[in-house]
Amino acid sequence: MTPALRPLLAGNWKMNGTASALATLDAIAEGITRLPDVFDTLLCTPATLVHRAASAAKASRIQIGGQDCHTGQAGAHTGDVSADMLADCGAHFVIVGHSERRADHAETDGLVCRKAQAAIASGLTAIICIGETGGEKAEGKTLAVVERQLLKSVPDSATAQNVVIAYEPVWAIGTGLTPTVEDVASVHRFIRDHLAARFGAEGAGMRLLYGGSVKGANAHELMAIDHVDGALVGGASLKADDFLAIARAFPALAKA
Ligand SMILES: O=C[C@H](O)COP(=O)(O)O
Repeated sequence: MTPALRPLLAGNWKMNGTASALATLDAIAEGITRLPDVFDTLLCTPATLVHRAASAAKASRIQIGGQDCHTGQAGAHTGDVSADMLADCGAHFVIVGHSERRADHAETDGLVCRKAQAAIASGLTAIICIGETGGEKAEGKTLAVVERQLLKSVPDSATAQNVVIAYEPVWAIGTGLTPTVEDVASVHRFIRDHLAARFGAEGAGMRLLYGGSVKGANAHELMAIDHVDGALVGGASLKADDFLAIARAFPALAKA
């Protein structure tokens, strides 16, 4: 954890949740009030829930985000959701370039970059996801993949306020597997150095999240790593108890 940066605990509900999931949001919001206000908490809900979730979270410490946006703000794109629409519903963040979208919808680095630009233009903070596949890791290509994704997916307009980077090794997502502490440390240091070289102080101030099988049991160890400024949590964000178990690791780390 980089002490100077306010940590961000982000949940990604993926394609899970109907109206009844708002009870989970309420329980998380209630649990977060019991923890010191030294970190940010975000839930990225399905687009169908963003408006209700943002209303429900209004008086709480929870912020709401989307999981994807179009590169444009309006037009003939059946089924798509724009960053303007998410902002209008009360979102403050949007995930772009998640590996599931890169795989399921053949999203390229260039497309992810344009989505991030659209998010920024709408006043949202773009959480840009990067990370290598298991095959790429086995071939020793992790840093090369991460560097390419950073170069091509992060727009020149990125600042410490409008962009967050999430390093999510694809092979660690939903598998219960995590990289070693040394591997996370080395990739996050690489990302920090790259961003600082390209963006100066803005790059030094961008929050870097780790994602991939983060649980209550490993949160403390993972979040204690240098240049890990928070987490992007999938499965464990769907149950309030599981998410709050991760949240409880944050106050100590924020003060470290
Ligand atoms: O966006 C979240 C990540 O894909 C991590 O998912 P996971 O915590 O279920 O491994």
